[in-house]
Amino acid sequence: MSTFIHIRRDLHKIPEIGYQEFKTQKYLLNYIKSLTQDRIEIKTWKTGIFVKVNGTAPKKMIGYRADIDGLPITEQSGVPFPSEHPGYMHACGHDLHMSIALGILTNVVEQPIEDDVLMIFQPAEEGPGGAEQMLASAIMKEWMPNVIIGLHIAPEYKVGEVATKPGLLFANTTEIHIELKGKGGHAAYPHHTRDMIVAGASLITQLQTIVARNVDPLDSAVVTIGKLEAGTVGNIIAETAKLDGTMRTLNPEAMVELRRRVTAIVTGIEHAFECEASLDFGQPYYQVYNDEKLTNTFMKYVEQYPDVQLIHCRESMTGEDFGYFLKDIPGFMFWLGVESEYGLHHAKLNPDEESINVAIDLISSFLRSKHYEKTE
Ligand SMILES: CC(=O)N[C@@H](CCC[C@H](N)C(=O)O)C(=O)O
Repeated sequence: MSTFIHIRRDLHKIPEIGYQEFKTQKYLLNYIKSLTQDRIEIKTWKTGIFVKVNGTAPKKMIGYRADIDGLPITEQSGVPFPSEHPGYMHACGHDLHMSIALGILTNVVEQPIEDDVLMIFQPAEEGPGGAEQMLASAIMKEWMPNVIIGLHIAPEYKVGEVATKPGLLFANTTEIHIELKGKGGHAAYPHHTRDMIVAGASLITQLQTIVARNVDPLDSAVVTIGKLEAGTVGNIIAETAKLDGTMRTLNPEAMVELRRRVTAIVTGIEHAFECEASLDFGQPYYQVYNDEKLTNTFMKYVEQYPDVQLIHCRESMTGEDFGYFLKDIPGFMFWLGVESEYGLHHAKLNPDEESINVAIDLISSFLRSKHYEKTE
């Protein structure tokens, strides 16, 4: 088994959610410190890490970002190296993202390239978001790359397939957090209560009208409530309900309308069900917009690269706070095929680990080729 598959398995066992990635950071630092240190500078930022590899004759700095957090999902993948943190899992492939980043780092440490390379191990991609804060850090004021690259695993593509497109790749996102407070009581006396299960159910149904009735049919949008918490037992009327969700749009203006409609509907629920409601939109994620010229250059590079198949994909409604890096720095993100029957955020996600070496070789070779300097 290759070193980086072994590392992926170690990291898979210790998934931690945003800004709690303490064991993960320790593991990554142990590995990074085991490399030849002559050219390396390491700085930690919260639970994240920056590693600068000094080039032999640097004119530019090339950034590569990997996210490091896991998700609150109980693993059911059946792999022989399951999560050792009950209730948590690397169900979005960040264990692969990290092992790939360590592979690329090792490659440029062992055979330095001319330019500097900045490896960014970023916490909290799944929430509350680490990219915007890392970008604002004093470290990135000093170490600001000229180009930035990132990838995301794609269960729907085969190993050896790489998919991307110039321009918009991922959606704008905004979280939804709603708390409803009514009046609990006996199930037999509903008229003495304000039932928040009924209010919550009505709220969800009304929220589902937004995409159908408030968004231009030529735009794309998603409103999902992924979590609903209410009630205790069958014969007690629920005093409170909590709903968490997320909204996605390909067009930033459509998000303004989605927020306006969610606010109006929540206010309507307050009046209709005589309850109190609070609404919080959390941390929004800026769309992932690939630099057109750099992405075209990368796509041409992939087309001539042996054993890798380029797929011209469409935009998708996933969100990624890598979008903040791309807002400030020219660069691109791409999908890496990992062929899993179950998709991202599924308890049975089981990416094919052969994809790890495909990505390490492709990105290391792209860096070495200096094609990032070409803007075709
Ligand atoms: C690639 C991926 O699955 N990303 C997540 C990150 C979005 C988090 C955001 N805070 C939200 O839930 O709105 C996704 O769900 O697309």
